[in-house]
Parts: sequence; C-alpha cells; structure tokens
Amino acid sequence: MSVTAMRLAEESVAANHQRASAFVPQGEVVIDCNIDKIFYGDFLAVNSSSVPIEKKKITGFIGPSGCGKSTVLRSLNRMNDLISSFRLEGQVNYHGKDIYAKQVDPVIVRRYIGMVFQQPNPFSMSIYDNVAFGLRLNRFKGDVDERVQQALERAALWNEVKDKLKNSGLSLSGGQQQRLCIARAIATEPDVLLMDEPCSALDPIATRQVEELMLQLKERYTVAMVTHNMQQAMRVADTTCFFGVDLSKGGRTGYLVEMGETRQVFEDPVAELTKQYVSGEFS
Ligand SMILES: Nc1ncnc2c1ncn2[C@@H]1O[C@H](COP(=O)(O)OP(=O)(O)OP(=O)(O)O)[C@@H](O)[C@H]1O
Repeated sequence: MSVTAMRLAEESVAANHQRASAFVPQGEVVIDCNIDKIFYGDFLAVNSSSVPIEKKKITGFIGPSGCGKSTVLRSLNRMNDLISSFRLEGQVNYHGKDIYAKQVDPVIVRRYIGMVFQQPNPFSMSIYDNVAFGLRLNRFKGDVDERVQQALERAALWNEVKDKLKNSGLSLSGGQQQRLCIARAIATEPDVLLMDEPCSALDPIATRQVEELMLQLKERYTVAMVTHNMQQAMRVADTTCFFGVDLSKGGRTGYLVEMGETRQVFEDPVAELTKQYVSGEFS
C-alpha cells in the first residue's frame, strides 16, 4: 500500500464508519450482518462492519488485499467455524435469526446459504454425482434426476454436459467446472449464494459466462460476492461494499468504508478513500 493510501486509511476511520452506516437497504434484508469485531487468535482482522445483504440482489465486496472481504463473506454462513482461532463479536441474522446462536447447526445454515469458492473444486466423481451430492447428503426424497437436470440448466451447463453425465467432473474445462460447482451449490435450493472470487481462476470468456450466469441466478437467489476485479463489480453487483484497512493502531484491521448502490460507489463515492481506490490510485 502506498504512502497516500496509508495516510488516507489513517484518516478518520470513525467518520468512515458513519458513512458506511448511512446506507439504507431498499429491499428486504435476507442476511443482516452486524460485525463488531472478528479475531483470528489475538489478531483483530475486521472491525465495525455492518453489511445488509438484500434479497435477489448481488452484493459485491471490493477492497485491497487483506481488508477482510473473504473473512466477512465466510462469516455469513459460518464457514469460518472451521478455523479454530476465529472469533466473531456481533450478530449475523438470517431472516431475523442469529446464525451464531448456540442451538443453530452450521450444517443447516450452509444448506440455506451455499458457497462457491475461488478455485473450481468439483469432487472426483461423475458430473451427475457432483450435482446429486448435496441432495443425497440432505436425504432428498424427490426425483434426483429431475433436480440434477434443473440445477445444470440453471447453471447454464446442461447443454454442454447432458450427453456425458457419467464422465468425471474433473474432465471439464475450468469455466465448466466452476459452473458445475454452481450447479452443485444450487441443487439443494439454497436461498443465498456466497461466491468468493468465483472467476479469478478463469479466462475472460469463462469469466463472462459465469458473470452472465450470476445475473440470471439473482432472479432466484440472493448473491454476495467477493471480487478483486472492479470492472466485474461494476458489471454484476447491484450494491457494492468497499472495505479498507485501518493501519492507525499499528495493526492491519479491515473495516467497511462505504456501501451503496454500485454506480454511486464507483461514480460518486462519499469517502475519499473509496475515491482513491476506485480510481486505481492504490490496490
Ligand atoms: N485462517 C486465518 N488465520 C489467521 N489470519 C487470517 C486467516 N484468514 C485470514 N486471516 C487474516 O485476516 C485478514 C483478512 O483476510 P481476508 O482473507 O479476509 O482478506 P481479503 O480482503 O479477502 O484478502 P485477499 O483479497 O488478499 O483475499 C488478513 O490480515 C489475513 O491475513
């Protein structure tokens, strides 16, 4: 990070928090995420970040490396529970229910709030079995063939794989593998899809295909996505959250600087730090 960026990051973090919290959701909030603090052991990774995820919209998380985008995203379905040093102070409410409440089973949370990772990660099994995997895990009683086809259609992959469903998922191209992972995630009919840099391992053509797919998916699902690619956020996100890194106390703590309608964040940002970031002055 450059000296200018550091200076800007050190400008009033409190004022930025106020700006961030000025965002008023326009639609129904599916996940109301109010993070007070996130720690990994003693390390304060994320501070004061409230991120409402709105129904059937794509919410994009952008910001420099290490600002906590993935940490916040993974907090939305308790994926960070798998890291023993992780600790969250605050609340993440899904349709008004605290997903971190003691009695809540994280496996059930992830059934409704699914995840697609950066690297396409199909299982070493057939295309069909990859998509059917979650259905079997959840003891789905309906027509598995029908559900597999539907998920592959919704993931815009059916026409490319319908004649080779028994082939290994690993035999597909990178872009097809990522769409297969999306099909696997939506087969169980989640409500929300979390996507952590879903295109970063893909070439430009496969990236455009996945972006077009995301725009179709938001008609049915609520999506939150981390991206390093600002053009991608502009192309697909309805709402954009810009996270920064607070270096003022000698640490590197991520926090939400600004959240707003994507066009506003890119064309008329409120915070100086956002302005510098979206104009490419630091990355
Ligand atoms: N498992 C972990 N254990 C300890 N610290 C972690 C862990 N995961 C992330 N961190 C730290 O938390 C901070 C936020 O990381 P995170 O990956 O969420 O940021 P990010 O904005 O997604 O970064 P990038 O854009 O580089 O992927 C970083 O300082 C990182 O080193």
